[in-house]
Amino acid sequence: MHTHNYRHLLPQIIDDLATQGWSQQDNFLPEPLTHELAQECRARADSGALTPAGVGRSQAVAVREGIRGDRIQWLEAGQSSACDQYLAAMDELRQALNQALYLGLEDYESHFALYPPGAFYKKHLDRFRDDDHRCVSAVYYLNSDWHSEHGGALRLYPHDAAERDVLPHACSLVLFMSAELPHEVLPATRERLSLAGWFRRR
Ligand SMILES: O=C(O)CCC(=O)C(=O)O
Ligand SMILES: [Fe+2]
Repeated sequence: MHTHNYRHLLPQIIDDLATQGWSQQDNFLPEPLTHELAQECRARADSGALTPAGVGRSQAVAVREGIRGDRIQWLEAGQSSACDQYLAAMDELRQALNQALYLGLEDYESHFALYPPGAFYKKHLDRFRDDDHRCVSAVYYLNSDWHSEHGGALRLYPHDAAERDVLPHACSLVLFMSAELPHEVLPATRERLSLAGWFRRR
């Protein structure tokens, strides 16, 4: 296992979330593992396993390409070593957040996402009106050699600070409080791969 570079980042993540409600880490997991996750995302896309994402929960889910244009597939444990290493790291993060911030996070749900060129996700909150279980959002990016002219930034809208753009560079993790931080995905000129996930309370 080479998944240990995130451990020393946990105190900073906790401090960021407590003080500003979001955190950006540019080197969360090792590059080889991140590359494996990108390969897996692409393989799933090539086999047709990624399907257009919906908006809302359960029966209310509707596919609305005018709101979001990504294709997704939910992760399950035991599908691949790379996914399991990612899930193990996120579970350690979950426990660290619970110990330091008493959030009572009980599980983590996550999906691969692929935004084709030109796709976007309009400004939104991750906590749906009919589902208040999502507490902390986490997006891990899988894109090598991303440059600002490719677009595709995640734009965060903090209440008390200027908006902030995060490019979807491989190995970058962004975390934020799901109910509090509006955000959007800007269109890109190339395919944009990520793992989006949510720490949840019961
Ligand atoms: O991919 C991103 O940067 C954010 C995705 C997002 O906001 C979501 O899936 O809810
Ligand atoms: Fe979101």
